Amino acid sequence: MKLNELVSTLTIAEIIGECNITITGLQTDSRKVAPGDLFICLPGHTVDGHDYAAQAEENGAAALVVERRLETELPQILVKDCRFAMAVIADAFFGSPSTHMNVIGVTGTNGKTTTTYLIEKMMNDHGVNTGLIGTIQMRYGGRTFPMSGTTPEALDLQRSLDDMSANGVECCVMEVSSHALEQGRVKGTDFRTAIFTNLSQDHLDYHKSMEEYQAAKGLFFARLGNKFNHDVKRRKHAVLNADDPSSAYFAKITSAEIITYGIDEPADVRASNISITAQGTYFHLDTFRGSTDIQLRMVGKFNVYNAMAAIAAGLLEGIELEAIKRSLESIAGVDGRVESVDAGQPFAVIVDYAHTPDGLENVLKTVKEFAKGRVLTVFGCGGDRDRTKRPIMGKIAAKYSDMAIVTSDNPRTEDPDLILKDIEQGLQEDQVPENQYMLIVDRRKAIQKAIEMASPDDVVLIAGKGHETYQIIGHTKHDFDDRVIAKEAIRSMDL
Ligand SMILES: CC(=O)N[C@H]1[C@@H](OP(=O)(O)OP(=O)(O)OC[C@H]2O[C@@H](n3ccc(=O)[nH]c3=O)[C@H](O)[C@@H]2O)O[C@H](CO)[C@@H](O)[C@@H]1O[C@H](C)C(=O)N[C@@H](C)C(=O)N[C@H](CCC(=O)O)C(=O)O
Ligand SMILES: Nc1ncnc2c1ncn2[C@@H]1O[C@H](COP(=O)(O)OP(=O)(O)OP(=O)(O)O)[C@@H](O)[C@H]1O
Ligand SMILES: N[C@H](CCC[C@H](N)C(=O)O)C(=O)O
Ligand SMILES: [Mg+2]
Repeated sequence: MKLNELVSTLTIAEIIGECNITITGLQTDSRKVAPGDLFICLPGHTVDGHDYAAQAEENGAAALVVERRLETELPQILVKDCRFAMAVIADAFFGSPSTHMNVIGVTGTNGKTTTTYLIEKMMNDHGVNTGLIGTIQMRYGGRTFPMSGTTPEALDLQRSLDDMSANGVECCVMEVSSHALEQGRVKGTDFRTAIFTNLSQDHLDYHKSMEEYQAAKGLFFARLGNKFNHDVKRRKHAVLNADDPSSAYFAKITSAEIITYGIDEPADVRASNISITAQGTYFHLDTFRGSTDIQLRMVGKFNVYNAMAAIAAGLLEGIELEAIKRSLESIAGVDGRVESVDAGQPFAVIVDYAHTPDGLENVLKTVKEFAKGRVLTVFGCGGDRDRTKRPIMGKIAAKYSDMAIVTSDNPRTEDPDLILKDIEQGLQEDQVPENQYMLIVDRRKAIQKAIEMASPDDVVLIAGKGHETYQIIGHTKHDFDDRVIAKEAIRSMDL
């Protein structure tokens, strides 16, 4: 594709050099540049891509996208924001793949992965070839691809959407993180439906305040609208959680049609008579397309919210309520979300991905509802992430557990002992007696301890890492799977 065509819809500050040249690929990593590529210089959080332009040139880059003029013979497209420019260029390069399918995005602090899985199942059952992008994996057409984060960079995203489209995918359901919105990773992506799950504290290392965090999520809804959209077949919808106070803000800034779901507040899709057992969750459902009763195999009131968000999306896609019910009732659960580990032990072991204060509180409340014995919680907090959530999570773990075993999550480049101390600060503030918690920095030992301590009817909750099959210490990923370690610990006990 010609460079001048590629940048034709971009707001450009200056074009330096010849633009009537052919671009054969796009690249943001100088080490991976192939001859003919357009190298986009991203100012990163660690290094600045502009400093690698010379290496990109050596590797055969045909031109550069820059935020400041560089000393080079290569043509340069000078823009205000390279990340945003990348999204527009990638969309153009791959022929706007999102407009060839129906893209449904899910944002919110918790519940994104779960909700996308429910929608994927419903859509596939309905005969719509559906792709999925999110924290656990990307999958479509019977193939799965590993993910390094939740929402891919714009370049990878558009490439993936293009490949999905080439493979007959008609609908893509994807998680949209606040980092992605802030960094413009989904700019250029034409979402038909934007879903909001909830907003609670997380990522305050990145967003600095809850207002900023909410504003980042708001970008999703502000950019989604029908104001300039006269295509009735592609009407935009915002699916909002009526029980979450942030929804009022999103409703105000979007011109999309709004569908609400909730339990406490009046809503278009509303659940009542909720009952939760260790086997599943029952609720009555009233919607704008009729009423029914649903028996989820997933536990927790929070999963009623996730299910309702998915139901609203399904109804908007024209799926019959009874078909939606059948799909939802057939799902056993999502990998690493309230997942039972069973190696024949006389107590319950549950692995869950709760890694925020709200997530931890929700899962613990759920566990408490059906625990006949004590609740023993093993949890930690990730390094190089929001530090302010640590003492809060400590307080929550102690409040709902008989024993809180504080351990490492993914320490990354932080000192694991200091992360544990941050968590302990919350326990001390709440004057939790020292016989109700312990600090065991080695996660394997912490899991073993909980299992050794468990008596029949107790519940051991291992929170924070869910589906993850690794532990990141420093910059290294070590093999580590809470479910495997728990099973090994149970088997070694000779029960
Ligand atoms: C804070 C953040 O979002 N960081 C992302 C960012 O990293 P960065 O800004 O540090 O990049 P950098 O390493 O400084 O590099 C800058 C540029 O120089 C280039 N470079 C670098 C070295 C070289 O030799 N040559 C070269 O060209 C790089 O390719 C890059 O284009 O750009 C990288 C490459 O695109 C991402 O991998 C990285 O995500 C990191 C790994 C990350 O941890 N992100 C998390 C916080 C994240 O985005 N999480 C959300 C989920 C949150 C949720 O739970 O809701 C997600 O969507 O995944
Ligand atoms: N609707 C919800 N409200 C509150 N907590 C939830 C909700 N859904 C799930 N959780 C809790 O949060 C954890 C993570 O759920 P899930 O993976 O679906 O969220 P996510 O938004 O995709 O997370 P991430 O931001 O890491 O991608 C679950 O293991 C559960 O403990
Ligand atoms: N998407 C979240 C996942 C956190 C998972 C937890 N295990 C951790 O490493 O902190 C993040 O990157 O903050
Ligand atoms: Mg997720």
